[in-house]
Amino acid sequence: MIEAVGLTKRYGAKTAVYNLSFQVRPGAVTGFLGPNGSGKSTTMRMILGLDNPTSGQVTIGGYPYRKLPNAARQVGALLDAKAVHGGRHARNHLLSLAQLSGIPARRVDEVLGVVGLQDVARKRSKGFSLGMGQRLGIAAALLGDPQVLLFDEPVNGLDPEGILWVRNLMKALAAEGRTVFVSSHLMSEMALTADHLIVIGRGQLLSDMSIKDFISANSADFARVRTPDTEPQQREKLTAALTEAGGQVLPEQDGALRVMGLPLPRISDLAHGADVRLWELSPHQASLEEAYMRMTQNAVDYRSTADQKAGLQPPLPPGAQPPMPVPGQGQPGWYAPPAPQHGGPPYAPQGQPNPYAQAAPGAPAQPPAAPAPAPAAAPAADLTKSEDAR
Ligand SMILES: Nc1ncnc2c1ncn2[C@@H]1O[C@H](COP(=O)(O)OP(=O)(O)OP(=O)(O)O)[C@@H](O)[C@H]1O
Repeated sequence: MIEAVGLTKRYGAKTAVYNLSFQVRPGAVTGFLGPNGSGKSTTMRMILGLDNPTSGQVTIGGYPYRKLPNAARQVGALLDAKAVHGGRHARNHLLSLAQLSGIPARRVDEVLGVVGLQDVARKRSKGFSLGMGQRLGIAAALLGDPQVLLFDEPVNGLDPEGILWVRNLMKALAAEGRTVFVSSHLMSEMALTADHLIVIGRGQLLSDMSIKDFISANSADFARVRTPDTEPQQREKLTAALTEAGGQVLPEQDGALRVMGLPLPRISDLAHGADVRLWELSPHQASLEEAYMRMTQNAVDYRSTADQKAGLQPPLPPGAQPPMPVPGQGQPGWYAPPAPQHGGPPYAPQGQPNPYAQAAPGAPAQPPAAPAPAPAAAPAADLTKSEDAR
């Protein structure tokens, strides 16, 4: 088990990780999520003894990494697939790692086979593609047959076959009772791979719960309702009936209605009562991606803006509309339908209940709307130097 208690890391004036406490348990894949720059890699480096915490501590099986007996046999990690000697053959790279840890050479050939690199084992890794480099990094992590595995963005650059393979590998490792801690920005992949999620934002813990509870706690269930396309008045009639009955009704891009706050049978009854025919009435639960976007939207540091194209585009012809955002394609606002009063913050202010949250069994109390700003370190340090140099 990995256990962090009050883990804090400052780089000069920058607080990368602040007061993080969590446990990563064996027998499950634990996903580690957070926006760019939220402190995931820093946390992983501290777990692996590559960075010293400013305060707090993190242990593996009760020991700080540097005090673990035969750490390379107990913990395997993929942090940066590029961190290899590019002039070395893949096999020699693994062989040198194996020799340092007293691992027999035949294990090198085993892991090369596991990651599918046996045919390029004698090629220099500097000629490897991104995906091949990831595979080599995963082979290095597996070398000591460790009980604890950390993977930072393991599917980065992998082809679909490789992504599926990593997914199955993670699950198989966890099913063998190992501790598997994996960071990723690919929500669809995490939804299929992880059992448990730890989410951080701006270095602080936002959530620590099962993936199922995470989605329930951070999403609004809603119904999609569609009336005949050819009869817009039916849509208006239904909207009026549903709103009068206390539902919140939002238009969907394809002409359907998104209805919150009313159960499906009630929507059906109201439509019947208003003499409106339905072409669709379907329940919808948010995806992990939607739940994640909802949770982290206040903790995102790097936000894109619309491309104004510096006036390089010809103006739209009279009457033409700019393209509409497409649901599910990452357009701002899609993931966070307004609160029931229309336009309110999708996340409740601190201290108030989240209007969208549903009580998930065993789920902890509401996560904070956004991490409070972590206190900055007092003395400014020289950020041009690495931590060790400082
Ligand atoms: N050696 C360092 N010196 C100074 N600042 C650092 C150092 N390492 C990380 N940081 C800062 O700490 C913060 C957290 O960075 P970190 O790499 O841990 O985030 P991350 O969640 O892994 O991001 P990403 O998802 O983009 O990989 C960032 O603001 C980063 O600039």
